[in-house]
Amino acid sequence: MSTVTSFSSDRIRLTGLSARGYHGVLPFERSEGQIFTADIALDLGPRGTAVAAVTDSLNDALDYSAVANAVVALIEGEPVALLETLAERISETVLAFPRVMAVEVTIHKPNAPLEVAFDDVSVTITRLSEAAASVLSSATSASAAASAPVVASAPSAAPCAAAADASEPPLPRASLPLPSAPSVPSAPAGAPAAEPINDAPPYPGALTGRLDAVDDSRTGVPEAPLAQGSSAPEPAQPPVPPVGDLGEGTVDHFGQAGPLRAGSVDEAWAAVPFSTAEPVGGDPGEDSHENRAEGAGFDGVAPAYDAGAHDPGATTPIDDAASHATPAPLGMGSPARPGDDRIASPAPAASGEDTDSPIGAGSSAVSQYQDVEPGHAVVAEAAPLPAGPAVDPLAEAPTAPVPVVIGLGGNLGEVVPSLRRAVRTLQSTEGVEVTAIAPLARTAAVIEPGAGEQPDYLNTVILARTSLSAKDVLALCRRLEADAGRVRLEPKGPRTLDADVITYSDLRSADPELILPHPRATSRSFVLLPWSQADAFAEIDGQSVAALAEQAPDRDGIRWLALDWIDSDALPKLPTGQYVPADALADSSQKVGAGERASQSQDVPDFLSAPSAALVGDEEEPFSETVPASMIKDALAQDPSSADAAPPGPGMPGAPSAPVPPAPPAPSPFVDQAPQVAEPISGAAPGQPGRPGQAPQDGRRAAGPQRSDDHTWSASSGWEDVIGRGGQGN
Ligand SMILES: Nc1ncnc2c1ncn2[C@@H]1O[C@H](COP(=O)(O)OP(=O)(O)OP(=O)(O)O)[C@@H](O)[C@H]1O
Ligand SMILES: Nc1nc2c(c(=O)[nH]1)N=C(CO)CN2
Repeated sequence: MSTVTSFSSDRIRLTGLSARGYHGVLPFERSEGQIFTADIALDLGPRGTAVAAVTDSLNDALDYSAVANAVVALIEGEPVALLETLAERISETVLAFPRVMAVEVTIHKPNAPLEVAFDDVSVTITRLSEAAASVLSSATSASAAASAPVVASAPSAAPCAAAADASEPPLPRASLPLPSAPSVPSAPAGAPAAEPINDAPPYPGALTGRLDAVDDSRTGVPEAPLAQGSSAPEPAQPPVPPVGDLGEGTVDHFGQAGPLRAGSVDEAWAAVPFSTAEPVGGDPGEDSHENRAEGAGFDGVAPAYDAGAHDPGATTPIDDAASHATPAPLGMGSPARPGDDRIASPAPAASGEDTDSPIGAGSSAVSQYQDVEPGHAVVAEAAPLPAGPAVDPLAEAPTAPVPVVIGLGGNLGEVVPSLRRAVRTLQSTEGVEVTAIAPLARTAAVIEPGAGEQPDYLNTVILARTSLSAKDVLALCRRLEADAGRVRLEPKGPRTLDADVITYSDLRSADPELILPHPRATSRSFVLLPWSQADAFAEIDGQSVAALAEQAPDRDGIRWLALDWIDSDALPKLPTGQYVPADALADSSQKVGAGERASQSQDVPDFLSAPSAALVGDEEEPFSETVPASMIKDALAQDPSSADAAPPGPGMPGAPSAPVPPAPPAPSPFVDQAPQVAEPISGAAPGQPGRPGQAPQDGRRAAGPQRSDDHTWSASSGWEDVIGRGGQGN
């Protein structure tokens, strides 16, 4: 008989639990919502997984899928103003699960409305269960008793704090009262000697403000321990059950206490006649977690637990065992089955059985990814998975480069330079090979219903092959945005640069942090049209990109395309912002100068008349070199698969995979392609649909001409200009 006396705590971690929430202080945060991500470290105490590991029954384990669901429900649930409040609610809910002794909750809000470029903002809190707090309180009190008389309160005793500072806000639920240094408790009499097993690190534990040195998967950098001895006040906290009074006025909030030796934590844990299923307080009657009674009797002193006492029928079949993680190393002498030290692959989330963190199929090809239910993490297909570490398909680098499509757009600041810089960055990024750069499209802003008007965008699409994982590509996109100084004052608001992952191989994902294919791509002509120009045969969701581009509600919001925009400066002086329809410029004698355009902007909101994206050093007015509206041909009217279609020149609209850098000048592709002229629509009132018979669509800007005395920047009569090589449209 051996004794399980490891003082390291068993832990379960859920990272990257993402969902849309409506938390925040600003009104648009409440109305629009944004993605919140939670990382949860669940501390089960020194032997929290031991029983489950023996019985292999979910009944004896913490069902992390239930925890994940509860966390996501809180993220999606009642909005609160502060991340602190959300984190506190999550910690309370998680601590109510059986066997959870302590929890560390980190809430990330990567799209928080900051006025500076940033990667993420997060709040981390650590909380103990009442049971654990009372045990530790008792243990530390017992120790303190040696030097100072203390009346240790039971968890349900009157509010603590004979010695606590009355000015302190109430302690959070189950916050741990800690003696500040140097009041380090010693091991209670009779506590088992610490006997670390399996070289497990000592339980770093809540007393040091950490449940574990968890690597932050977002940054790859281990989180720094919480500041100790911080005097920062806790946010307002809900009233809490009383906790033990340690006397000496040294009670402090968890995380605010002075450092405590890890050893003393172990000692405190060791003081607990620990049962994975029984409340550590030793009084089941006071334990709110009824399930803890289950399995009572396993005192952790020996592998005396009779697995046979459990109804085998109630346990997870052994065959299924591989679908439930049994990651916790067991203590010496524990009857672990061989191979139990691996993390088995859970059942697919789509099955509804398990919504564990993203799990992949090992090094399986991305083509194995299957449709998943919205809200579920990406999972691999349900085929039996090879044993091995869990893999997040989104984080898995492909074994060979895979195609990726990145959408770029912006309508604030110097967009053309920003887009060019983004392309250069992509071209110089290791693991990325840019294969085509789509034409630059000036597009009417697609805005949410009821949202304020915006200047036109410039959009383009980059085709590449990459050996990066999908998440790394997303990170790269965020870097491109940051490089352009992206400011997020409102979702879907004007921006210097937006970079989206449109497709990544044939990977499908419903993970809110990275949905693949991009959820709105199939209905955005501002993505589809440039994309179809770079790859006439491209498909998304099994549909022709070119055909979708034609049907997209914002189709008429495409003002013009510039083909060799990377190299040529022959772009309109104000490629975003106020739009001047090409037909107003067809006659070169009517050339509109910058001054005139400025005057046209006088009734538009300030941000619209602010300097728009301009070419650096662009002195000439290039509009005279664009194709007038009457000559615009609708190349997209052609079926790209039609044998009659004259193959467009390289780099031209309709050309497959425009080479990079662009090929030598070629004639306009539109003249010889039996094109249809994009029919100008007249008489449509502002805000009305721009195409005959096409109803305005929710969430889409109503394209079409608007009165010239209206906001001219928003006027559109279809795809008006094509700016060819060197500014030659024909
Ligand atoms: N395919 C994807 N590409 C980029 N971001 C994605 C994708 N799927 C999900 N996201 C998530 O969407 C969130 C919002 O992204 P972003 O701020 O770029 O939105 P937006 O530009 O306002 O809207 P849109 O995505 O419609 O262009 C981010 O947290 C990001 O993680
Ligand atoms: N034309 C256009 N409209 C948009 C765009 C964009 O890139 N182009 N991006 C948006 C949010 O990302 C919202 N609306």
